[in-house]
Amino acid sequence: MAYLFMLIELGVELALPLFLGLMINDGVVNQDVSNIVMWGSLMIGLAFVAFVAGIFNSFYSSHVSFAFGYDIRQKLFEKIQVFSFKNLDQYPTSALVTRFTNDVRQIQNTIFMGLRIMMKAPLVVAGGVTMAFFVNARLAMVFVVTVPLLILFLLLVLRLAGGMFSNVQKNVDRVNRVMQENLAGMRLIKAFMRRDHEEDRFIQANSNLAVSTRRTFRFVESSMPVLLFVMNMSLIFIIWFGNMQALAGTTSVGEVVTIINYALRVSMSISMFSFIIMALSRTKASADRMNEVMTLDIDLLDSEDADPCQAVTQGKVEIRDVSFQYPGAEEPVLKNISFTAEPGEKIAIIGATGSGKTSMFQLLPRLYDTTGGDVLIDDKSVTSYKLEQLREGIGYVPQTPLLFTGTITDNIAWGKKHAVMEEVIQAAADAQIHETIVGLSNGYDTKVGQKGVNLSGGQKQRISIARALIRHPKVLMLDDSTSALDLSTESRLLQAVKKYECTSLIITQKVSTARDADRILLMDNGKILAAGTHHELLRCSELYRKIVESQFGKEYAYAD
Ligand SMILES: Nc1ncnc2c1ncn2[C@@H]1O[C@H](COP(=O)(O)OP(=O)(O)OP(=O)(O)O)[C@@H](O)[C@H]1O
Repeated sequence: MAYLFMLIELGVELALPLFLGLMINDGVVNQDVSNIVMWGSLMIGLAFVAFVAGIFNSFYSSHVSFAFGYDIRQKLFEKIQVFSFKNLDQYPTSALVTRFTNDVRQIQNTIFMGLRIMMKAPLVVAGGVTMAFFVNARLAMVFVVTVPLLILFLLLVLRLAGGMFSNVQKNVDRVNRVMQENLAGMRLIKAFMRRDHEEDRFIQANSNLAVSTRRTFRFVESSMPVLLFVMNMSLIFIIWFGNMQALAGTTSVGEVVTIINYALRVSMSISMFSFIIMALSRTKASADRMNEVMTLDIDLLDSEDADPCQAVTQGKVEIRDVSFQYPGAEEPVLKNISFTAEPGEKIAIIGATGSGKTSMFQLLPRLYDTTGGDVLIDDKSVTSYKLEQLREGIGYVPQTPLLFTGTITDNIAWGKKHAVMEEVIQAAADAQIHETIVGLSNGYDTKVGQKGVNLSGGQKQRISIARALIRHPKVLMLDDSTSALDLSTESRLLQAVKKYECTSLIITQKVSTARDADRILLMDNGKILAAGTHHELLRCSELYRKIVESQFGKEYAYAD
């Protein structure tokens, strides 16, 4: 519809100079007022039709562009949802946010302008030149030289400007990144009094953006005088030779005025090209960035022979000779590690920071795939499960508890589709947070601020645990998730977890947490150095004894 109305506008625009010529030849030259009134009224009527068509064109163009923006945002969101961790590592959050906001808006605007002006401009040029030839071929010859010359020149500008605009978008990314890190880390910045430092960082990113934008716009704008010069020269040519032809009686004044009119319209459309180039180059940069995400290979998908009916039923976990190296990293973070956790067993994993504990955890729900060996759940490789089935059976509580905006109930129920209130309360009670929640003025309906700002670290940890428990997982993985809890709360929580009949894998730095586990794995530098009960490790592992000593003192380590 937008296109149709644009064609009506175009038709009027191309017809008007023709009628103007006729009015001059028949009406003005012959001083025939009724003829002037007739052509004049026709032209006013047509102008009104074009005006109405323009309004409808705007209406449909904006409808198309907004619908396109909606679709593309939706598609982008769906694509990011299936991103693997490796895919996510490739794109900083700020780069994805810029794609959702700036890039979509840029494409959206161009689609609007495309349907409104851009597609019309080349048609005005082609139509105007054709009509001019139709009216007076000799005078119209000037277009044969100027139009191809200008188009070649504009294509060159478009090519050069494309690279400059991608640079501008990259700088927008940088500004967004600094701003995002700042907003997220505002408390830390204040606590460390790093305002000046952060301001400098922002000024740097912001000025880079300003400089690159200014340079790019200047470059594109500098094409404008060239365009105007060439177009004005052709106008002078038409007036000069038109005048000579009119004096010689080989052409009429009306024809000369018609050709001048077409030349003006063609030159106006061509001068609009510099604006079009600017929009197209920017949009090309945005569209390329969007395509980059849309066509990105998802490297972690259901394997072809995954059994859709296979679910995690027992919770047996086996890590078999597993090695793992992060994509792009130089060294493996896990080196040939093996262990088995029988269903219902409680395994604690203890070790220095950076020893690979979290990395090992991420292999179970297939957040990453191993680079060697195999991870098995219920004696079947994790790759033989459908991702959804596999993750359904696992309750993973990450190291940093992440809560979403919404109520406490929303956050706990988030762990299980269609969870009812009784389940939410039960999970909260087992995670030892129920009492705290009912003590809040709005209880379970208390709103959780962004990322849980209105809750303490320990409260957030327990809500995250409740969110995992509500799934009744067969394998529960706690990644240092009880670090902020006092000893008695932590012990009650771990006691309550026992009734869930799941295999628990608990990463911890605290011997008090690990002590009661059926087995403790001691990790160091990507390897399992020793495995056994607390007492066994005290006897046979020098490193474990040192850890115990550092937390409970020498006497305890040796007396035990
Ligand atoms: N996404 C990543 N890309 C590249 N290297 C990573 C990535 N995540 C972690 N690493 C590296 O892997 C190593 C192990 O990290 P991991 O988080 O598994 O250790 P951890 O034992 O859980 O430590 P902590 O107790 O501090 O959480 C570290 O050297 C870390 O720098």
